[in-house]
Amino acid sequence: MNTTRFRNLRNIGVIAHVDAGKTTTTERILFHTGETHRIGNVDDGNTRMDYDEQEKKRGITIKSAATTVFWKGTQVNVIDTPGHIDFNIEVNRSLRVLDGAVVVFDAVAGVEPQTETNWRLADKYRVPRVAFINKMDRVGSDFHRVVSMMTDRLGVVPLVTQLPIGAESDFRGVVDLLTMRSLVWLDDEAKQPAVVGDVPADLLDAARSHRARLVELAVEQDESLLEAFVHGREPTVDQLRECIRRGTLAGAFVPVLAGAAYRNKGVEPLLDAVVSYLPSPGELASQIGQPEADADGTLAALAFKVTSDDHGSMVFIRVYRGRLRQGDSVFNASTGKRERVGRLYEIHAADRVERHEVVAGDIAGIVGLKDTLTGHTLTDQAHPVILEEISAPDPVIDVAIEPKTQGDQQNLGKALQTLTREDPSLRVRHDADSGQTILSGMGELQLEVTLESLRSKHAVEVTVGRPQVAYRETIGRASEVRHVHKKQSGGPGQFAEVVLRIEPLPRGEGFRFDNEVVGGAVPREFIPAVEAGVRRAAQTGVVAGFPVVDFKATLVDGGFHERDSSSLAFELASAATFREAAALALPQLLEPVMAVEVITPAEYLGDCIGDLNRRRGHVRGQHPRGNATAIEAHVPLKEMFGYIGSLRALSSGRASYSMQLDHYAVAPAGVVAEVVAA
Ligand SMILES: Nc1nc2c(ncn2[C@@H]2O[C@H](COP(=O)(O)OP(=O)(O)OP(=O)(O)O)[C@@H](O)[C@H]2O)c(=O)[nH]1
Repeated sequence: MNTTRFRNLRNIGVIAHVDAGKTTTTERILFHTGETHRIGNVDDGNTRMDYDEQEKKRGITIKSAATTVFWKGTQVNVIDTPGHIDFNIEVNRSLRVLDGAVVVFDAVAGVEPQTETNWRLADKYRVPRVAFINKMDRVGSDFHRVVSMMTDRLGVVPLVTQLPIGAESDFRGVVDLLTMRSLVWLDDEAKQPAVVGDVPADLLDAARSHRARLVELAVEQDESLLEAFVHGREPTVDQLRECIRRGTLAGAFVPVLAGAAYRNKGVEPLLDAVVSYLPSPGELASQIGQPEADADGTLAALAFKVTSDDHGSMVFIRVYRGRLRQGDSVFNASTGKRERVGRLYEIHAADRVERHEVVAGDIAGIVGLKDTLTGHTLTDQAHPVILEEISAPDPVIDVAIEPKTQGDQQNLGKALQTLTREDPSLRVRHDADSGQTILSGMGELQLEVTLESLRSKHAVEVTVGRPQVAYRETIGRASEVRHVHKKQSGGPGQFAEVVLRIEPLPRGEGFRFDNEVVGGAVPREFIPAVEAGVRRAAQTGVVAGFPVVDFKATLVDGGFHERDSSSLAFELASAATFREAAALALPQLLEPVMAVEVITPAEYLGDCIGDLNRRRGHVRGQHPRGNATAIEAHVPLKEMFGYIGSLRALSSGRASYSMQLDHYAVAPAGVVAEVVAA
């Protein structure tokens, strides 16, 4: 195994809340590593990373984009991810295959809701991080406040490795606490290296005390250095770096850096930190249950993304073990089918460079795979492995669409298939009652972007209904029902008897099935059919036809006929039993309740809170945020449609908000009546 190759390779993601500056930071990384010679700006719509038409137009990242740069002899594969919660599946699947992450914070706003969500995702996949406190040039920026927010809201130990020099429009550079040197960028524009000098006199005391704290935390990672330190011997800068690397990989602390990417300040030290502190492929394999990164082992690769364009579709993979060549036949362990690798590509945002072979540690694109989806494992049929799946969250919002013409009707199915292949957090279903096609997703923005793609990329015109809440149903108490399914019509008869008990589970538990039948009242071979029948029937609840969740179904007893019982009969019987039991179990409608954060200047605070109250909101707290106030509230999603318009109106466009699903709650009678009537 070629260990140098792994040592000099990083696969990292850039993650944050909306607008913290992920794309800007990534663009500056491209610029400072010499990958581009022209600086791209989000506001000018000319970045390399946001190359999609809608991204340029909206000035936001919608799809994560991958690129490769080289920094001081290390290859860094970077994935820039979207910040908007509607596109969170992109962050999820990127973090699933990345080895490390740069988390970008806005120096004014600090830890924002999606920073927190993405931070938890990185925790889930155990991805080591470095924190970059960006926008130090903005009015109201406060490095130390963001550092304490990291402790309070993220529960991490921040390891401050730099102090900012100057603030707001006077932000000039940073003190590097390891070397106790200052790095000052004289110019906002050019690719000039920082001027290295002494620590400014007014920062000397602060720098010394922060360095002391840094050394204390760092040496805990090495017993002999700790021992020496206790006896008064300071570690060298290289020893410190090694300790910081260890502590970062172990999750003991998170190195914190400062900068203003837009003004080209702080980007090179950030790249140094990525190389010094974030792991190389396979370095943490055994701790996080990944296959060892061995280029000569049998193949283990995970498909994490599928994109389509005029040239066909491309499957993005992360290779964990082994190698893949053009023309290889691989085994998709998730489908059980063999597939042929057409062409292989290294990805540079919208551009691609053909590769003959990719090996362990690489992120690459494959053209030619037909049945491989997000989350599938490509492996060796003789030694198959299945890597952990990528789970897509359940959608909270529905919209009904109808093709405008016969031609649109014909193309709609294929276009939706392509769109859902690309975005697993998008779902499509056919509503048998209305004959409509229902598109479901994470939020209004995601559905808007999808419908725009349908028109512009797939040339399908549709009429679109009003967005609707994707409700769920549950039960309020237990019930038990006996049901006999009997049919005698000519051919072989059908007989199945089922006694089913259903009972509520705590919120978020989903569905559980249990079998208490012993002694063959229902032969074992039919039990899976009983469970399948309940699952199927639970897709359409008795209140208003929404999926039923958070309950347990138990097969208590039953009966069968030697000749006339079949799996089909048991499935039909248990579906009917479930419907009867649900009707007796105090069926309830559940509505999604969102965690909403509104950031508003003080003068609109009262109006914002009044408005949230009118929306059945429950205000949970207020916090100062820069020179504004952050209001935290829980509000039912139903009341949040079109919120952006009213918020703009009541704050003269100065307040902003973000929201994400918090929980499902039992809907009040008024809402149930409205939904049932609709
Ligand atoms: N003042 C200042 N503005 C910045 C800085 N970095 C980024 N911005 C601005 O902040 C805005 C958002 O920047 P982006 O890079 O698009 O942020 P993002 O996190 O990629 O946004 P999404 O992908 O949409 O979540 C743009 O207007 C940038 O010009 C900075 O260092 N200082």
